[in-house]
Amino acid sequence: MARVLVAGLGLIGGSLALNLTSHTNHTLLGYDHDQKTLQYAKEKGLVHETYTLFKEAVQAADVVILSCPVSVTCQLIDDLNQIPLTKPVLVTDVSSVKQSVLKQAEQLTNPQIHFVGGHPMAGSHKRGVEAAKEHLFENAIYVLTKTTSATADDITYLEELLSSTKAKFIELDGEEHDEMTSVISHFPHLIASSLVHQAEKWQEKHPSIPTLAAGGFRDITRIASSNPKMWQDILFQNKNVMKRLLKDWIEEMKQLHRMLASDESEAMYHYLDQAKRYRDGLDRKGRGALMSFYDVYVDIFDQPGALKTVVTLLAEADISIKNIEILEVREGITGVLRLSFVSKEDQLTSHRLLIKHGYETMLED
Ligand SMILES: NC(=O)C1=CN([C@@H]2O[C@H](COP(=O)(O)OP(=O)(O)OC[C@H]3O[C@@H](n4cnc5c(N)ncnc54)[C@H](O)[C@@H]3O)[C@@H](O)[C@H]2O)C=CC1
Ligand SMILES: O=C(O)C(=O)Cc1ccc(O)cc1
Repeated sequence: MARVLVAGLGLIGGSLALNLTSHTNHTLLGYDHDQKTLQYAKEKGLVHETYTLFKEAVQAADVVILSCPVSVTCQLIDDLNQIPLTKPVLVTDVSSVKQSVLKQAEQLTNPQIHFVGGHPMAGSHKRGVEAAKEHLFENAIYVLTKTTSATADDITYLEELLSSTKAKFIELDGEEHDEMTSVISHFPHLIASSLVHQAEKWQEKHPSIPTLAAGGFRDITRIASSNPKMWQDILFQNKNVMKRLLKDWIEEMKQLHRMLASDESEAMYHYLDQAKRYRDGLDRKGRGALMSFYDVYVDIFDQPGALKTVVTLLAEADISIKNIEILEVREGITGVLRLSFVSKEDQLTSHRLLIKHGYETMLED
């Protein structure tokens, strides 16, 4: 059994620690600069031992999972070099950006340290240890990245160690990772925030904007509600790719402006149609960037118990719902519930069951 140190017991570190204490016999060690976080993690059983000094924590561990903000993780990797170690230690991280972390890891001269970059690609808008969830990474893509200090066995060992998370491991190099995550995660974050700013500006002229901000706007700006400190760090750590994407985006916006200004309605149709086709294709199974789900949309009335009835129906049929989202329910008006399942079979069975009970449903194929 290994002694696993989680350095940074927030949403991601806390979730990994909770998963490992719940499903394995490893001894979990926790380090954080926040005393209350350490205390909470110990009291709630996320970790078995807590440490207030990084050096002591690392010396007591076989495996170290660095789960702090990206810039802090880079600093901790640098600190690792000054820590005398008498046995090998496998170090990994969870950072949303990989190249800056790997650059730091490649400068490690401590021969006892084997470093494998990591990024579990699931999260939420919440932060802190209290938001930790044991099942956060179930079915999520978990990127692993080799460095010169790591062997193929280190990667296999790490995958086995983290297998209870039920994440899906893939290997990428740092550049591939940062470009892809910029396109599907970091850049959309910036755009979501900018759309929110635009709405706020227009609210000066139209105070009812928040009342009108329904389905589409809420869908596309959901991620703007995430932890701004974390995203500030991610955007700057991945600055070079972000600048490239921003430049391309500005050119594309200019192109759209031209289409409107010169009444190129046909060109605009093709732009929208091509986007629709690509977006529809993304939801085909196995192609989702983060997770693949099989969705069923159910029309429900906004009345007490409406959600419970649907959930109970499926629970009684032993069908596990992976995600539930209410897309739009306003007082007294029907609204749409999106239920996500991990298998096609669960999707079809749920669809049939709901129709049998009089619900209007739609399948996303
Ligand atoms: N939140 C998300 O959705 C995801 C985040 N990540 C990555 O996970 C990492 C952590 O993010 P979260 O868990 O969301 O953040 P968080 O804010 O919930 O947790 C960060 C933890 O690090 C601790 N910490 C901060 N500075 C420290 C320092 N100098 N020394 C010791 N401890 C320190 C904080 O007290 C906190 O407990 C980031 O690198 C982020 O890029 C990866 C996947 C998803
Ligand atoms: O909630 C969402 O849509 C996310 O995008 C969560 C997320 C945030 C940061 C990551 O590095 C990976 C996943």
